[in-house]
Amino acid sequence: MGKIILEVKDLKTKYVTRFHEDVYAVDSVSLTLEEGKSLGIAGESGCGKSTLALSLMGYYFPPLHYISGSILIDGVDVTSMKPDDVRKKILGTEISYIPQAAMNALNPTQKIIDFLWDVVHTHNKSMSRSEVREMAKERFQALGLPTEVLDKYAVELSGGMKQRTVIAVSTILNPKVLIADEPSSALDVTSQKMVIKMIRELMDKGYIKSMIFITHELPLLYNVTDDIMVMYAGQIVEIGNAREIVFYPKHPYAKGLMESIIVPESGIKSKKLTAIPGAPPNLKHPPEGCRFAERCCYAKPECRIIKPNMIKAASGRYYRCLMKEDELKEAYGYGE
Ligand SMILES: Nc1ncnc2c1ncn2[C@@H]1O[C@H](COP(=O)(O)OP(=O)(O)OP(=O)(O)O)[C@@H](O)[C@H]1O
Repeated sequence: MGKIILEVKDLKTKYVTRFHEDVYAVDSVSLTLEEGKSLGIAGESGCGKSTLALSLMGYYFPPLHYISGSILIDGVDVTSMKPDDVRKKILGTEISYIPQAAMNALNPTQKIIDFLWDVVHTHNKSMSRSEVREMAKERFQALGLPTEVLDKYAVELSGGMKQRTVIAVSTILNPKVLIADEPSSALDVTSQKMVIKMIRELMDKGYIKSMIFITHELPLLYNVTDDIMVMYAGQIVEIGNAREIVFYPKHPYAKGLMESIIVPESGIKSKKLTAIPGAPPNLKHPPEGCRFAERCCYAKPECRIIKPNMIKAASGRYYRCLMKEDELKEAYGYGE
């Protein structure tokens, strides 16, 4: 086992709306990320993927609130830090977040080099402008980005180039964890491939030590990440090896999700595509028992009453369901 870079235990966070209602967007999330490993987060819209990303950075500003649990980044618990300390000491160096549509957030009046200067200067006041430029040039060259981009404004760049630039700038301080939230979804296929290639290079060249990749596009996760975590209504319902989860999911929701996609691999292409009927529960009032029970075709009466815990499967992955592995095997026709 490699060195653990990120360790999350029983994390619970919520939004408090302006009508003072609580939305339990992240509930009892536990995970570990080792050096050199990547984890993909999948799940339908509103299941809490982006909220989990924000929560992991320890960046708690209303309406997002920390409830309980721990987040250790290389041994340091960020949940006990003040937001200002998180900004100065953690963001960029320990953990970097590339939010959805990050490329559109670039300030149009700033040249890329000025944006880069701001990022570096926040953490290292002793570096001169020419040193930062040199550092940026080296990094851009290593990642196959033209160095002329440094003196351009964001509006002068194509969508794909803007996104790759944002990623290069956000990782300039070699964060231990990179969280990329739908980094390629707004791009054309060629630009998507270049973004993914660049993220892989960041890992391979050691500029980042680990990565969390959030996307709706499961086939992409399967090709990019070592492990996959499937979220449903604020909770992890299955986490483990990417290949095992894509081809032999255990949790009924993970199974439904995998059956609704095409995995480009022989023998799977001809699979019938299905959709999961119904909608996720309201996170202001999560159901008493299993959160997926309402939509689960395998649900029994007790599923609506008993909260399922995470079960460790024989293969080492975890799933949250009252069904034992032999029951799942019988129901699905596959399994250990
Ligand atoms: N600012 C907010 N205030 C209150 N509730 C919020 C807020 N932002 C998100 N939520 C709620 O938190 C839950 C999780 O949302 P989140 O955006 O994390 O989901 P997601 O899986 O990232 O969705 P998507 O794939 O569409 O980005 C949803 O029920 C959402 O409505």
